[in-house]
Amino acid sequence: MTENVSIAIGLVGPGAVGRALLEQLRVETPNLFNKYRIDLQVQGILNSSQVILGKEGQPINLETYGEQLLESSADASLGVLTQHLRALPLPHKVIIDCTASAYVPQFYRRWMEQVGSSLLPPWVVCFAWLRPGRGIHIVTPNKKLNSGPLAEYLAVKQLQKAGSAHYMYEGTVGAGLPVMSTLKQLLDTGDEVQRIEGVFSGTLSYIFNELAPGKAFSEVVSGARRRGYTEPDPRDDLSGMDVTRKVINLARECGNKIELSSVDTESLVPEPLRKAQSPQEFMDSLHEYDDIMAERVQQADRHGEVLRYVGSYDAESGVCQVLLRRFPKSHPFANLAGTENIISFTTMRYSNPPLIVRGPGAGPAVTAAGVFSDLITLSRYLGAPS
Ligand SMILES: NC(=O)C1=CN([C@@H]2O[C@H](COP(=O)(O)OP(=O)(O)OC[C@H]3O[C@@H](n4cnc5c(N)ncnc54)[C@H](OP(=O)(O)O)[C@@H]3O)[C@@H](O)[C@H]2O)C=CC1
Ligand SMILES: N[C@@H](CC=O)C(=O)O
Repeated sequence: MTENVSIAIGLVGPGAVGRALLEQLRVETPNLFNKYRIDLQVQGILNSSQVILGKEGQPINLETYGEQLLESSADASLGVLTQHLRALPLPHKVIIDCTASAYVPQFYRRWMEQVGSSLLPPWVVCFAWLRPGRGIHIVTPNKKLNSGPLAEYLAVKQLQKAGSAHYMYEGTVGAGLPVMSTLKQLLDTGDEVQRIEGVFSGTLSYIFNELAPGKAFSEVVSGARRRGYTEPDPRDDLSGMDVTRKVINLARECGNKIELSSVDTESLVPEPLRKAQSPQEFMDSLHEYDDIMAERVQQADRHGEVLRYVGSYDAESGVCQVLLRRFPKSHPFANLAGTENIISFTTMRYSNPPLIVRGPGAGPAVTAAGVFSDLITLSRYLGAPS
């Protein structure tokens, strides 16, 4: 008889992606339990000012968490959530970071560390019953750790390698598309990556797929925002920072010790709007700069070409670039629709043609599904059957 794999979940960031994930969990948790004995229990939900915690060991009701969160007056902090998870008598704990915050990832290392590992002398840990408890696993679509300061990234990867806790981040590139897992499989089976190139932003893919002579750039950007494709601040997309973070993430996964500042990135945010106080102020003024983009679209069109915002990593030179480039209308990058991402891996085994991953690469439902699939993979690492 298979044993249950019970996992306590703390969700940080019930925003667009977090809410979609909670809905998917609400529907699928009973099925996962019946099929695989995977017992997923949401025990804490935290946004930037409120928290709700499971009472008396019972998971949170995912039909009513929204109202509970609104009514909550508890002290909301990452510390409160962590303490609650650590105190639960469940064997496995995971924090799902669905924020875009750079602050939350500063805690990953602390969460992943084995409790008590620094307090015990090394000879003690050879007694199994005195071994320190496993750390809290992390699952996230947040790119800030993987593209943040290199030392912090390497420290977290080291904890992951040492088996302290799992760290999973499929949703950071291509939302729900199997991009990180494909790269990892290529590398783990001994392939050699030569070049990774593609359209990595669902938002910018949508914008340049929609933009044609006669259409206003600012209106197309507003449409992307309304549909939930953009980052909370659309300048993170238009500045190229979001794509740069994805490219860094891929380059680092290949072993390149690159920092964000070394990437050659072309920003699409007009210079005067870079300092706009709020995302709304930025959106309200963007139309003043529509002509600049219209001119570039028309120029490309006159040559039978289109504009595509492309990120690339060249393994031999180590160079990462993120630029708005022109492509003939017959090029695969020119033939995308909606928020499609296309990522091409040129490797020793896949060189002509390269290995392509393609599909919708932004939006709450697909991103949440990427996070959810990490959670299921985590359950399997922890003993659930496949
Ligand atoms: N949307 C998409 O298509 C994709 C998104 N992603 C990534 O998914 C993540 C979430 O994106 P999305 O859902 O769109 O973002 P949202 O802005 O909709 O949600 C962000 C959530 O994080 C919460 N939050 C922010 N800071 C903190 C904090 N310090 N402590 C606790 N909670 C905090 C916010 O709470 P509050 O509302 O109270 O401020 C909100 O609930 C991002 O990292 C994004 O890059 C990845 C791939 C695709
Ligand atoms: N804003 C991002 C969301 C996913 O990372 C995008 O458009 O790709």
